[in-house]
Amino acid sequence: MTAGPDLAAARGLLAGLPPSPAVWCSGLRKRYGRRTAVDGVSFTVGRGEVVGLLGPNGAGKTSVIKMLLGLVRPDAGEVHLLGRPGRDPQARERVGYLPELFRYQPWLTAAEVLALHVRLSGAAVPAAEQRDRLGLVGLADRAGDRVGGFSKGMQQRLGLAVALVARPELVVLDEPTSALDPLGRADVRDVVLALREDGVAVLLNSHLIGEVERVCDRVVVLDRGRVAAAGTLGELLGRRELRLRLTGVGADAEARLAATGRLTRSGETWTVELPGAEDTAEDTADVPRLVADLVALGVRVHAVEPGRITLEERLLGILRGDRP
Ligand SMILES: Nc1ncnc2c1ncn2[C@@H]1O[C@H](COP(=O)(O)OP(=O)(O)OP(=O)(O)O)[C@@H](O)[C@H]1O
Repeated sequence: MTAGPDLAAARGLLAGLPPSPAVWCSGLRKRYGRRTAVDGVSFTVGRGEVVGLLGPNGAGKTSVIKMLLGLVRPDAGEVHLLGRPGRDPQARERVGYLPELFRYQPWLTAAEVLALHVRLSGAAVPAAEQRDRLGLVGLADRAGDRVGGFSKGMQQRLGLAVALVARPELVVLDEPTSALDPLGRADVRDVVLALREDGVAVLLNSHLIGEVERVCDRVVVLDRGRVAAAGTLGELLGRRELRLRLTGVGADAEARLAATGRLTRSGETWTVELPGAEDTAEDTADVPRLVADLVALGVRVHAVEPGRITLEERLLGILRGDRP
């Protein structure tokens, strides 16, 4: 049967719409006995967006992730993954998941674990691509080794390869770097950034806030089962500032500083609020230009330092209930 003209027109209209978010959840709620673990959580993760899920121990992060993935049944609320209702198994076909706690069959080799998950996913991923995934997580030379003999960090790397192997459109990483050394953490960072480049959405639960700050476009902060704050890093951290210690500032130099952004002064320290909350290459290029102009105007530049509160400071403020 062919689609009638109305249906075809409707499909055409739908095709023109932006794709539905990778994750959409609304009003998620979960109680364990008398304890409310998750209490009305709603947020979205856009396609190709990297979103960090932050919050103290017991805030409900893992419970939210498990509800998103259908591993825990919510008491209330709705989930859509990649445009399908979360309870539809097809919704999960294009989702990669690295759980917080996991163990693979110790008698299998790393390559066999990957092959098993490819079969479970139903995706057709050639052996060469599976080997590439092991290479991506730094396990190329351990493909034939049994995972029973793997260190914790190596198991976590394998878990990441498993999450990525079936060409997911959404990857959910629950504490992906808890067992990794600093080099391994940097590798995961590169993997996440490469995923974003390929348009894959990532939901990242991590206590390593510096890591979240480096890779995430947006952050959702959970506290006692609720969303305590959510927004882009720019929205959460506020405007960036530049603090300069200067002497010999004449009227021209002051005008040059004022042209860069809102200016305040305390003795020799001048603070300029930089326009645009996000870091961009253009922004950073502005600073050397400003310094060069000031020097040309006869100013002596003693110190230049960027100023913005860190995500860690902001997170502590949110959890203490400070106003932004
Ligand atoms: N299966 C369960 N049975 C009973 N209580 C549970 C269960 N799973 C989670 N909880 C409770 O729900 C709350 C949220 O736990 P959850 O694991 O989601 O927190 P989290 O933010 O991921 O914590 P962490 O950062 O420590 O991993 C906690 O009070 C926890 O004790």
